[in-house]
Amino acid sequence: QPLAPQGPFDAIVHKLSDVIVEADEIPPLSFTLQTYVSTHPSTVLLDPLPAMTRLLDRFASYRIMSKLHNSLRDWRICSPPYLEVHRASDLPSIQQAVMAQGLSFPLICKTRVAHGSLSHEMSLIFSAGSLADIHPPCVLQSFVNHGAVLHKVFVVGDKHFCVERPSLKNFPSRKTIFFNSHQVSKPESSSDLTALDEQMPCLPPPSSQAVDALVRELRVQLGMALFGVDVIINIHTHTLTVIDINIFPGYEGVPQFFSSLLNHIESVLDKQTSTTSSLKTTTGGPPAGL
Ligand SMILES: Nc1ncnc2c1ncn2[C@@H]1O[C@H](COP(=O)(O)OP(=O)(O)OP(=O)(O)O)[C@@H](O)[C@H]1O
Ligand SMILES: O=P(O)(O)O[C@H]1[C@H](OP(=O)(O)O)[C@@H](OP(=O)(O)O)[C@@H](O)[C@@H](O)[C@@H]1OP(=O)(O)O
Ligand SMILES: [Mg+2]
Repeated sequence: QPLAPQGPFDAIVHKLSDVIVEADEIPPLSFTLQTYVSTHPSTVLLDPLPAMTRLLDRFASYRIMSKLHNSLRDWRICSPPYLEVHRASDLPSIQQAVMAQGLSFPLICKTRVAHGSLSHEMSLIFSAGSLADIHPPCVLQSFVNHGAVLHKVFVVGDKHFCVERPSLKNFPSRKTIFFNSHQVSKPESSSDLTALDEQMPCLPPPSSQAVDALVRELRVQLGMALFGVDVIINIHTHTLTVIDINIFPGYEGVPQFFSSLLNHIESVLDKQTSTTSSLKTTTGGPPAGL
């Protein structure tokens, strides 16, 4: 359906990540939406398409993650070392690149495309010889032992919420493990890949001030307000480690999600109204007759 006859819209909240990744329409829905917003500049798009589209590519989002340790140095926040593998090449070249990048085994192999059904197929690789199992384009990220607890930080505007989820446990060296991330870190996930033995000490949750600082920084870096950050705590160093960023996640386990979303929409629209009226004051408003 064309958008214009359905409007006017003050704001459009969208979750187009899957649609963009799996687009087979001409013109794609994202194009229709962007065209509408360009011709209706007072309509607010949550979140902006260019910012969101950038995060569909793990090469782009992991570069943003890798800069966090600089901007958030005071909080000892980091992300695991990783390597971008752009195309299939011979095993020795991949092994050499892994060594040169200083990556340590095991490595998690994730598809370059960050969203959509195929993007959750991953593998855990334990040795240089098993690098033959990867399917580029992909990222290879060092596995960080974290006691099998994932902290999902869900951001809605200027609020955020932390939810604990199961996560991959530490494995002794073995053959490559192929898994789907949704088997592992959904609220209902129950898997041998996450079941810890009882001697594993519990780690404290991430410091709330550090998470506040992380979210503040990412809002600016991403230019987005509806996103999720996946965080683990390194079992040896207790460092808060960012492993993934998600566009408009499911917010499962966040009871205040809907009211927070409404507050966010209201505050964006208030800002929009005050910008428009101050523009009218400074420019004297539209010329008479228009
Ligand atoms: N570097 C890492 N070290 C340790 N565990 C990791 C690492 N990266 C990912 N994992 C584990 O793998 C799971 C899936 O990783 P990731 O969040 O990147 O996948 P995803 O498909 O993008 O998932 P989602 O979209 O639900 O966030 C994590 O929840 C965590 O259990
Ligand atoms: O909502 P969708 O079905 O699109 O799935 C998204 C899923 O939300 P859900 O909770 O609603 O399943 C998110 O999980 P949480 O971080 O919130 O746990 C996260 O996995 C996204 O990456 C998924 O988007 P996809 O990568 O598949 O495009
Ligand atoms: Mg993700």
